[in-house]
Amino acid sequence: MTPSRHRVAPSPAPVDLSARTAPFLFQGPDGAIGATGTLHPLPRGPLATLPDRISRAMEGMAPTGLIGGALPFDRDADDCLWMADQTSRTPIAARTQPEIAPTWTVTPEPSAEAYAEAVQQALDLMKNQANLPQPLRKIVLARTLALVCDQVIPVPSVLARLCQDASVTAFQVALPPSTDTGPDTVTDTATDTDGARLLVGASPELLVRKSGAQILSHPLAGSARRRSDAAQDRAAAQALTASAKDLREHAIVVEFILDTLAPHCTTLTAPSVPEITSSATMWHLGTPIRGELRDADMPSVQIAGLLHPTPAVCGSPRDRAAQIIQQLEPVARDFYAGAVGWTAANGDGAWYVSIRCAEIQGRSARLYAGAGIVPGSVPAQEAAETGAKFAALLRALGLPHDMAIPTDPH
Ligand SMILES: C=C(O[C@H]1C=CC=C(C(=O)O)[C@@H]1O)C(=O)O
Repeated sequence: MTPSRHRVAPSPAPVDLSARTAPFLFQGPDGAIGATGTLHPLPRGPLATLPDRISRAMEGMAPTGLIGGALPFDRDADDCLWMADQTSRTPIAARTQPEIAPTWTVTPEPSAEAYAEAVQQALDLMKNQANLPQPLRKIVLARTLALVCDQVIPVPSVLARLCQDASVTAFQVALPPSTDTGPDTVTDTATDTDGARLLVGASPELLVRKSGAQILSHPLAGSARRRSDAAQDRAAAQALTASAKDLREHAIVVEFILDTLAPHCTTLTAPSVPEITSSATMWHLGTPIRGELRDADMPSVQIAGLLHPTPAVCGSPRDRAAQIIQQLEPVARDFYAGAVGWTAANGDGAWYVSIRCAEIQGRSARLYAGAGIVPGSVPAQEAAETGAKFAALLRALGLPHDMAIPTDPH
């Protein structure tokens, strides 16, 4: 992560965004929530300035208002938050994909093989540093798929398809224009009038939900691909609950969240053994962590900022893991593996880990998927796991859900 820059930009002017670029929309187990009415982008800044910017924004906020948006992976990079004076609970409309079958080019960046090599490098680093006073225990490494379509990507249909899985929270957040669009970002101004850059996804992972003084975090770590055959699917879940490697990978996240929340809570509890949870495409180990806040007025986005990024997406110790991620991953994470969510005028709200997502602009999409690496991880298996984690987005885009899973050489 870069050295901190404590700056707060002047308040930008209100904007009138079209329905296609709704600044933020969420739909999942918490219901549907989005913003309507007059919208203001919040002054952007790094996490260090978030409490100050949020308390200033909330001073002038309508009781019906909502703050929502995205925090980037890098704690020192600028976030992207919006404030609206009205909250919408309208569910995301069911839509179907247009009849015409689009043509796609799909480029893995890095390739699955190069990703597996990076996993091996991460394992070597952990081995070499095993005797340090604070050894590296976990590094979450991600890879991406760069997609270009011959038509503008129909984001409303993609989002509607993501909503079909009721166990995840489908989301869309409008992002600021990219500073590094790169040669493979293709927009089509003839048909895509706003050329908006959107983060679209379906997160299975609750970073924090706050209601009054009560908070719940539900970290996930430890994964297995769902199978179409019922017996194989059950076996995959059973193997996951018994996997020592996955249980260790999971425990590091729970420990971090308990340590981070403890100073802010009067009570904090978590079961000692994780539960098995699932989305339509993946099994995960998950632990519900419940707490009661000392300061019931702390806004939910601020709690998200305390926790983010957990070792479910970064590693342990956090700053060293983040540095290694920057060295080993060829593509910047930007808003992948950050947090997306909303905070109401009374501070309540819900923030999700921004995984199982893509950045979409015009005819281009970049999909991201990562996996937690701990001693005992097998590089080829981690490449396969990340391949499986692309499934939800690939399916929503109308592509074969398993196209990014490398074929087993054995
Ligand atoms: C980093 C991702 O998943 C995290 C969440 C659940 C399980 C994970 C795992 O088993 O590695 C990851 O920690 C991702 O989907 O990109």
